[in-house]
Amino acid sequence: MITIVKIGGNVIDNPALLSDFLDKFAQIDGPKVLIHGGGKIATELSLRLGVEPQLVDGRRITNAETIDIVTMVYAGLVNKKMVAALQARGCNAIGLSGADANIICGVQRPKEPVDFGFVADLNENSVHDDHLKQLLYDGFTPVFSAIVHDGKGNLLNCNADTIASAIAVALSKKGDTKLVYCFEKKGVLKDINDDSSVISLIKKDEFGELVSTGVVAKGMLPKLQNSFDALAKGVGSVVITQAEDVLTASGAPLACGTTLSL
Ligand SMILES: Nc1ncnc2c1ncn2[C@@H]1O[C@H](COP(=O)(O)OP(=O)(O)O)[C@@H](O)[C@H]1O
Ligand SMILES: CC(=O)N[C@@H](CCC(=O)OP(=O)(O)O)C(=O)O
Repeated sequence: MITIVKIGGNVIDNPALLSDFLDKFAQIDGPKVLIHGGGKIATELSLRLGVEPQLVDGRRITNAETIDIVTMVYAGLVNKKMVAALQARGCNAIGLSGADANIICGVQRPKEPVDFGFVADLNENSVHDDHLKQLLYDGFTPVFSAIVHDGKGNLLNCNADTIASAIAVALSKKGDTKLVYCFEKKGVLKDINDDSSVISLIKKDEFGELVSTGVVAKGMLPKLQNSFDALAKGVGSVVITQAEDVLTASGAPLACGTTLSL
């Protein structure tokens, strides 16, 4: 069993929550991969540099200045801090962007209906997992940022949830996988202001209504789209839960947070 965990930017930005999450992530048995966001930190740096951040449906419009900023933040600062913190916990992490070892090669999103700039879409040919599997076999824990390349020398910004889904799908071709999305809330909430309103199970055919009624919005949209995509393409289980529950969720889906099903 390979466990693929994604950790979101609101947790990364909170030292106490992040430390607790990393303690627990380091304890997960067996081969594992960590994918991190960092959207909140990129937004803060962007504002400090005078570049107005703009997100549409949970995805960042990434112009030439912004791709430099997000590369510095995700592939640099956040990735290397995460690796050092895992090393301190006895977890032999190796920090990667999608460009490293050509593991994730994306294509720039079409300019219609929204021109997102240097933002990647991934397809079934995007993940080249031979070297990734070798790293896992050698006992490393790969830690990915949300930066990929296009094979023509350009770096592209990708939603970190999409990267987690694509890596889980690629690894599921040759073995069992589970995907755990960790963020700051207890799961997908029926009422965003009520932490006790966790929806414990969401089926794919319920997704449309959750969107049209506004129950899910913003960053939760790509998270759910990517979750169903992963299940449809062979990932064994997908759970969306709070970072504190990463060990529980990786051991027993349905025990906490929101479990997705087709
Ligand atoms: N129904 C919902 N339940 C929980 N969060 C929701 C919901 N609808 C929208 N959201 C928003 O989605 C966000 C999670 O997506 P995102 O900001 O991309 O997080 P992360 O960076 O952790 O991946 C939450 O912080 C919350 O603001
Ligand atoms: C294209 C796109 O939107 N990329 C994301 C990548 C980081 C990310 O996904 O961070 P969180 O998981 O913390 O939201 C962004 O720049 O915000």
